[in-house]
Amino acid sequence: MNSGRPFSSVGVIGGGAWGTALAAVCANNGVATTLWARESAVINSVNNHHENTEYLPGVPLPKTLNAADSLGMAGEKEALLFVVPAQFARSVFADLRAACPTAGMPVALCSKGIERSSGLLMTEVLSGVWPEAKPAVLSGPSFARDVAMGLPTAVTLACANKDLGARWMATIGAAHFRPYLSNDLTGAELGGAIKNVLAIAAGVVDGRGLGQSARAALIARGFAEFQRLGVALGAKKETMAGLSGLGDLILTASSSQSRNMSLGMELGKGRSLEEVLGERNTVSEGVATADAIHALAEKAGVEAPICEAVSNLVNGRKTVDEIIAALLARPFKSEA
Ligand SMILES: NC(=O)C1=CN([C@@H]2O[C@H](COP(=O)(O)OP(=O)(O)OC[C@H]3O[C@@H](n4cnc5c(N)ncnc54)[C@H](O)[C@@H]3O)[C@@H](O)[C@H]2O)C=CC1
Ligand SMILES: O=C(CO)COP(=O)(O)O
Repeated sequence: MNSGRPFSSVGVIGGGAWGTALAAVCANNGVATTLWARESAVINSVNNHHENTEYLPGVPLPKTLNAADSLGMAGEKEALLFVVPAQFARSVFADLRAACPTAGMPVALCSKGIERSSGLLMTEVLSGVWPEAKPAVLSGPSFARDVAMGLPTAVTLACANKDLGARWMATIGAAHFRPYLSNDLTGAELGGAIKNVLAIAAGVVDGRGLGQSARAALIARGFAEFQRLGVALGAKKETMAGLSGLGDLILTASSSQSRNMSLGMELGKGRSLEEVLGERNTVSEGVATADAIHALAEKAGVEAPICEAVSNLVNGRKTVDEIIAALLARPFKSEA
């Protein structure tokens, strides 16, 4: 594969944990990097203390990384990484379009969710709102803290254009952060979105004390559901089995470090969604994405009982016990 020329400057849109970790990777690669954040506390702590005390406390950030609250800086950059939670993406894309007069701005989409109101993937929302942008998708098993601490991780970088993909790889790739190139944007996006829903279900299993065998069964049957749905919606099977699919499902559905899994654990213990969300300032994308996936599966005529169960649970249509009883009462069938 041709090695690409890194972008000389990037804007990272979204100052949560993941945007901060990705910005640190780019800045450590010598790329002039600005992190756009909404909260003044984030901007102050990144600029004055080289730490994001709100979303990634205790992790030192490169001194060359700076933060800003104006999207005006985006138009001065060669490329953007987009790391705003999916339910807020549409309006930020519109602001970015206004701030970036140059046609063909490369935008790497790093959020993992589907817009609930429309059922659209992030690439679809982007092409509707900002059709001149050139999308890539970055997704895979990678907790922000692990990446920011320099622990080894590998992700999928999906881009329709090989040369642009190579530029992204050179910009974000590092010895400890290994991107693998793909041209399947839909597959990379779907994997990252669906695994969050399944991680909530895995958390419920743990929180309810159903045992590790049950969790393994849920992950394996969840993966079957994941592949059926992914392929029906246009993903390649090998992408669903790769880093951004199975890789991220394994990580997120087996670690309490995941916000989605830990949220599921609390629901499994019988706590209400409102109570659990009220205690957090972090995002759990699977909550909104569950409805979107359930609707997409119904429309495509694909059986997705676990995603449907999570949608029923987070919307209060069924209790944990009703859901477990219904899943266990499903008729026996062949595995494929
Ligand atoms: N944290 C992680 O380890 C990883 C996160 N991701 C994805 O990255 C995306 C961002 O997640 P995190 O950085 O973890 O967020 P976070 O949970 O650390 O922080 C929440 C973020 O949401 C933003 N936000 C809240 N309300 C908003 C609004 N009305 N408009 C715009 N932004 C708003 C906050 O400013 C903050 O940046 C999500 O899609 C997540 O699934 C992907 C890979 C790893
Ligand atoms: O996407 C992630 C790891 O790959 C992070 O998952 P959570 O959002 O559930 O913490």
